[in-house]
Amino acid sequence: MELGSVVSAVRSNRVLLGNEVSPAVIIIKDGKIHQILSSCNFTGDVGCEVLDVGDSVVMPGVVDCHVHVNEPGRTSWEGFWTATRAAAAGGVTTVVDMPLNSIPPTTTLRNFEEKLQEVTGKCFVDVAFWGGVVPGNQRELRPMIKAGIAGFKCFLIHSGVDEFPHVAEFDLHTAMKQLQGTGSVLLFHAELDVQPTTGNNADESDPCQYDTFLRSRPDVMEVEAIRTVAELCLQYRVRCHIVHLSSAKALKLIQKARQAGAPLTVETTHHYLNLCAETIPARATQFKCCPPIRGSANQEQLWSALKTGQIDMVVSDHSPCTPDLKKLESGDFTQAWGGISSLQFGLPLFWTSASKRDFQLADVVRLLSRNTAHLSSLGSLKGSLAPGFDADLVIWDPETGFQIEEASIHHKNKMTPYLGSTLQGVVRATVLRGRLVYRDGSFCPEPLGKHLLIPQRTGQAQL
Ligand SMILES: NC(=O)NC(NC(N)=O)C(=O)[O-]
Ligand SMILES: [Zn+2]
Ligand SMILES: [Zn+2]
Repeated sequence: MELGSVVSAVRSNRVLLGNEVSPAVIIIKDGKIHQILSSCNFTGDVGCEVLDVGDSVVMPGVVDCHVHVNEPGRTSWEGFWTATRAAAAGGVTTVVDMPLNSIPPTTTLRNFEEKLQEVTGKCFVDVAFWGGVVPGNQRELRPMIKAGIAGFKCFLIHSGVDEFPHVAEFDLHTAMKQLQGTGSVLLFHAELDVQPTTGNNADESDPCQYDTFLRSRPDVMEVEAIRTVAELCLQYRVRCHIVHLSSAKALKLIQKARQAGAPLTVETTHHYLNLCAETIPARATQFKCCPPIRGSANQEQLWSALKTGQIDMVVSDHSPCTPDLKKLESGDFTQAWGGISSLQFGLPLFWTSASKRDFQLADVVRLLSRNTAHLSSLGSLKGSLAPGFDADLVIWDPETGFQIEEASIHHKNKMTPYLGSTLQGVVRATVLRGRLVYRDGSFCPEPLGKHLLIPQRTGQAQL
């Protein structure tokens, strides 16, 4: 079967249906899952050509709802062409683009329209969009919702780029009022600039040691930010979401707010689940991101919270830059760009560590596809294998190992802390709305992805 061709049916001995893995045939019509025939009612002839993938696992494509594509404006960092190829190679069939670090940022209707124009003809997977809440743009929020934005991100601390200023409490109240009744969601970069209480004098510490950076952004910065978010969420009952949770110390607060009825969700990232502060070498600025990667005991608490459902989903927070900005030569953590690249490797990264902790394939779908689709208001279209859903499939071999080498990375900038790592889980093929877009290292020549505009809704969509 050629790349780009229409797939009418996929057969595998291991299709993930609900919590079970079983032999099945997925029948596809007009890009949607039409019917799923399990082994008991599969007669062997379904009346069309069948893509038989043998023992490879078939699951819904990954929905990565935290990706910085940076186009237009910072395409030397990343762009839709390269990011969505990396996504397709990693079994990611939907990417939700962050409103920064593109220039202009997605903070006005006009800027959103500019972004949509840029996307056209460059995407190998589907793309939806987050907007941004910045001081003074509250009147833009509803027009952007009407135009199909999935929701908004804001920062409570400097964002890393000057065109995307962080908000103060006053801005949050005005934004919340605009969002009330729209069904939209506000995403928080939850770090607050609180002064460290212990004697961390950054001036005297070695900026090339990871610990210097770690101590400059202690847990309390996340905890205090999340306290503010929880209060706002309870007050306005607008959907709120905490992006890239790093500190397990904030979990109690989140749990308490939810128990009190706050429509609050939370994600963590592959790097907080796979990398540990204790083993980050001096000068290794490819490990820098905000909030910082913390210690191994904290990491195990994040894993437990994923198991119990206290953390709802896992994303990449793919945020690349050019090599000079990572300051690899000086190795200065305080000057380097904060952001880690991993879009292509989310699925095997997660599976390599999750399978050791007794997570099942159904957990992978819940955390990487279904809940991320729901957060992005794509829950009735993406993230599930069921009739009526888009036929977005990842076909992969979870037991097969591979090593991450520069030559096989499709992100624009190849720098990643995972270079040389050996992971479990090879993506064999990716199907996007019933078309074969990736197989064994090759792509469909034509980008078949489209942009996804979210229909306006009212009320609260919960996970
Ligand atoms: N400007 C950024 O891309 N920031 C991102 N940077 C990280 N996570 O280090 C983020 O999501 O906050
Ligand atoms: Zn952030
Ligand atoms: Zn981010």
